[in-house]
Amino acid sequence: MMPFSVREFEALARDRLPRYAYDFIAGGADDEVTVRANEQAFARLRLLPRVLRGQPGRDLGTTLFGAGITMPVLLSPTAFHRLADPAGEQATARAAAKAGTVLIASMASTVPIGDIATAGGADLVLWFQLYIQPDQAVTDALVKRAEDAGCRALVVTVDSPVLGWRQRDHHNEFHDLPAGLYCENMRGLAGDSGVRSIAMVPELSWEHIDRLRQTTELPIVLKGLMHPADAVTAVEHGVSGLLVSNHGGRQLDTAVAAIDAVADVAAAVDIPVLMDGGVRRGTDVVKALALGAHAVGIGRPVLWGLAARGEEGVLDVLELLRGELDRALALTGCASVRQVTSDLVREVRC
Ligand SMILES: Cc1cc2nc3c(=O)[nH]c(=O)nc-3n(C[C@H](O)[C@H](O)[C@H](O)COP(=O)(O)O)c2cc1C
Ligand SMILES: O=C(O)C(=O)c1ccccc1
Repeated sequence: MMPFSVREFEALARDRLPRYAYDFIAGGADDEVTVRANEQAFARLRLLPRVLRGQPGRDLGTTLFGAGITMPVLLSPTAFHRLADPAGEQATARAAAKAGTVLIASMASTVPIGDIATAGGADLVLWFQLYIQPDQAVTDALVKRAEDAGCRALVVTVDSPVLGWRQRDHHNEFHDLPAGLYCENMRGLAGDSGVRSIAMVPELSWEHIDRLRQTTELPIVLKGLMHPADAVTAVEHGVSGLLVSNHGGRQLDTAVAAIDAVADVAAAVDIPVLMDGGVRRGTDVVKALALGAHAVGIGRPVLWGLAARGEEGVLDVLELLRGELDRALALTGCASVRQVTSDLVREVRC
């Protein structure tokens, strides 16, 4: 059966994946209140369309840090793509390149960043997601690997001073990768022991961001920031972009839905604001743009596509969202993503 929505890809992925892998992808922290809230919050937002603005076609393109992309939908960083498909992040990179959008490769990828870049080719706009490590030399080596691979931005995840409590993973005893899979970016670095060598740093602070700012010329995006006061501080520390996110509900449970944090952050700063968490439809993208986001990221949908049909599945997911976004723009009376304004959304009580 050909899936006609992101949700249908989830059903296919569920059928194909071993239980522990499906649960790792679907799951979140504690009671998964925020996992559900991310999607529910989009449902509470409703669109107020404009009519009779007669446009022959829509322009979905946008730019980020000087790079043109064909639509404001990015691939958010997710770990362990080879759990979903043997070609792993190489398949994802080829799909992202074909779709013409940004792949944010996870530091916890099961293919080394250099090989991801090679698979994507010259067309791929590749960014690298980084967990700052306790050993500065390890962080520096990771940054160097990302720079050497041609990555055009560093996405520093700041919502994980400790790892969230993932109950499904505990029940499934999923604490390490199956034989043959490895956190390839960590290979050969001090203390390398695969998954366990990725450390969370409880003392993470703005000083770490300052130090990173001094070690690289790449634009730095902070991922997992939700509070407008932190957004203002980020700009003071030379940060180039923000990815408003609660890590898909995998870190702090009962955190507000990501989409509900976007407007205040976007109002507080002049740098590009991105968001991820719960984006499943083109109408969700329109809502995020209306609330001030420059683009959105998708996490689980990429893995569902990959598990269902490999590279083609990821491309299908991206093209489904592109089609939905195009229709949603037409139906709200917008000829381009720039025409999506805040008056097009209303919040209702469910
Ligand atoms: C299986 C899985 C693995 C993830 N791995 C990472 C990671 O390595 N680094 C990171 O910053 N975020 C990671 N995330 C969070 C995503 O980047 C993103 O914030 C989240 O998935 C967005 O929500 P969505 O899945 O509802 O689209 C992961 C999410 C999932 C579902
Ligand atoms: O699962 C995650 O959400 C995640 O961010 C992660 C972090 C370290 C290793 C693997 C995944």
